Amino acid sequence: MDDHPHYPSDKEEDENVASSPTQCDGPNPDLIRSDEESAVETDYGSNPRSQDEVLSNPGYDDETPSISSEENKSNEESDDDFPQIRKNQELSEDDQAETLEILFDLRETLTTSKKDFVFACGGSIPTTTPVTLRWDPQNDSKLASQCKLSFPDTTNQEDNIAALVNDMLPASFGHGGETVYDETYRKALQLDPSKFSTNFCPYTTGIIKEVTHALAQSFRAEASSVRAELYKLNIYQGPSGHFRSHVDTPRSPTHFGSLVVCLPLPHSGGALELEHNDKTIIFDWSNSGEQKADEQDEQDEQAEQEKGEEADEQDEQDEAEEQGENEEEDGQEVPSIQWAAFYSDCTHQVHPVTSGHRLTLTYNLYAVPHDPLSKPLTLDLPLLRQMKSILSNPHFLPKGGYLGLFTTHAYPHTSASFSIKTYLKGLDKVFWHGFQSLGCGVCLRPVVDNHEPDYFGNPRRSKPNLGNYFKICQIDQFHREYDLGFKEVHWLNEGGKEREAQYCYPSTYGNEAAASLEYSWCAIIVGIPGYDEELGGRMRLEKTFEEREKNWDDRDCEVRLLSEVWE
Ligand SMILES: O=C(O)CCC(=O)C(=O)O
Ligand SMILES: [Fe+2]
Repeated sequence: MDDHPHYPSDKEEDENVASSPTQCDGPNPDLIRSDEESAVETDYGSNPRSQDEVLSNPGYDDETPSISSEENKSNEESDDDFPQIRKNQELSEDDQAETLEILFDLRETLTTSKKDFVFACGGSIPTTTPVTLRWDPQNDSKLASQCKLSFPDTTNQEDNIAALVNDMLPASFGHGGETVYDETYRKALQLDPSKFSTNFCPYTTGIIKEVTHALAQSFRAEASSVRAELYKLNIYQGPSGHFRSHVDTPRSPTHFGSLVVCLPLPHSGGALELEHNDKTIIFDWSNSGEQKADEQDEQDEQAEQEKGEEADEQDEQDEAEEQGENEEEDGQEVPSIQWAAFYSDCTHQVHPVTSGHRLTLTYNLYAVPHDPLSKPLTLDLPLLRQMKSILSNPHFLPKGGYLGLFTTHAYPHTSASFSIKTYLKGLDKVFWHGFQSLGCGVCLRPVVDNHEPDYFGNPRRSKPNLGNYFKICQIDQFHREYDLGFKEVHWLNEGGKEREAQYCYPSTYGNEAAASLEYSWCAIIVGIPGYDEELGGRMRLEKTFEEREKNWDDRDCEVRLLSEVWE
C-alpha cells in the first residue's frame, strides 16, 4: 500500500479550489460510440470469504435528502454541494420531492447491493490426475529427469526443486513505466512460458468455467467467455519471498483479471491478500508451516470443546465425507492444487513465505466478447426491478436528466482503444447494462482529476472532472482537455477511493511494465429520457437532450417509448 500515492482528501483541498479549467468540445469519443456490441456481464454471487461491507458511505452530510438551495445555485460549477442530489429548477415541487425520494432510494440500493459483487474467487483441485512441470535447464548437461516435477509423485522432489530454483531468474515488476528488480518490493523467482511447459490446464480442470461464472458472467444468453494466457512460473521461497501491494499491469483493454495456480509444494506463509473497496479476501495456501499447523490444532481443539458432548453426528459424518474427497483409497491424502482469480485492478500482495517453496503458475485473463445477436436475459435483481419502476414513474425527472455513478473498478485502456463494455465488472456492469437494456442512454467518461498544482503553480479543482475521451498522456496535458459536458448529474455515490485514484493509476504495477496502457477510474452517466404524459411513457433520448450531450452507447437509443423495449 505504501507504494500508492497519497491524494489529499477533499477537506485538505476544498480551501484551495482553483478556477474552472477550460472547457473543450473535444472529438466525440469513439470509445463511447463504438459499434461493438456490449457484452453484458454480471457477477452477483457472494463470495463466502468476503469480509465487511463494500460501498463506502456516499458521504452525504445529513440523512435527509437535501436540495441545493437557490443561493447555492450555479451548482454545476460549485464544488461545495458535490455530490449532493441536485435541484432541478424547472420541476414542480411535487415532482422534485418524488424525484429526490427515488434518487435516495436508488442510492441506498446501490450501497447495499454493492456487497453482493465479488472481485475474487478461488478453489482447490485434488491432483488425482497427475500434473507434470518441465523446464529448460540453464546447464545443458542436466538430464530431462532432473528438470521435471510431478504431482502428487514426490520422487527426487527436493533435488529437482533445488535445480528449478537454480534455473529461474529474479522476478521483476513494473514501476513508473519501467521494469525493475527490487527485493524489498518483490522477492521471487520467475520463468517465462517459453522456458517451461506443463500439462496443467485451467480449462479442463473447470477453473475457467468457475471464473467465467464468478467474474465474467453475462447478462445475455450467450455468456462472454474468458481466455486464459499462461504468463509466468513463479517461486516465492522461504524465509522471505514476497510481493508487496500492487495492482497487476494491464496487458490490453480486454485484460480484466489474473489467475494464480499454486502447485502443491510444502511451504508456510505466503498468503495472497486481496483488497477492494475496504473489503479483504485472503487465500492462504500454506500447507506445511508449523505455525499454521499449531494454529489449526488450537482451532480444532476449541471447536471440539464448543461442540461439547452433544456433537451433532451429522456434522461429523459430513466432515468425514469432505475429507474423503481428497483421499485416495489407501487413506492417503492427495495434495491439492489451489487457485485464485481476481480482477487485476484490485490491490493485492503476497505475504512473506517463511519456509519452503510457494510454486505458482500465473495467467492473464482476457474477456472474449459475446455473440452480438444474443438476447438479453431477464434478471430478477432487486436493483433492476427498481430501475424499471423508477422509469415508469412520471414524477421522476419528468423532463429527463442525468444519473452518475463513479465506477467501483478501474479499467485499462490505450489512447486508441477501450472496450470497457465487453467486461464491465461487478456493480458497474449491472448499472450500465440495466439502464441500457431499459432504453436509457449510457456512456462512460474517464474521471480526470489532479491534485498537483498546475503549470502555473495554482492548485487544481478538488472535485473530479469528467474527461471527454480516453487518452494516455500526462495528467497535466489531459487536464486542459476535459469537458464537463453533462451539467446536472445526480451523483449516486461519492466514489470514495475511486475518486482519488484518477486517470493515471499508481505507477507501481505487478510484473513488467506495459507500454501505453493505463487504468482509469470512470463515471457511468445515464441519460434518463423525459416523460411524456400524453404518450404515457418516456421519450426518445434526442428529444430530451441537447445535441452535444447525445454521445450515448449505440444500443436502444432510438426507441420512441422506453416501455417498448421492456416486453
Ligand atoms: O502469487 C500470487 O498469489 C500473486 C502473484 C502476483 O500478484 C503477480 O504475479 O502479479
Ligand atoms: Fe499481482
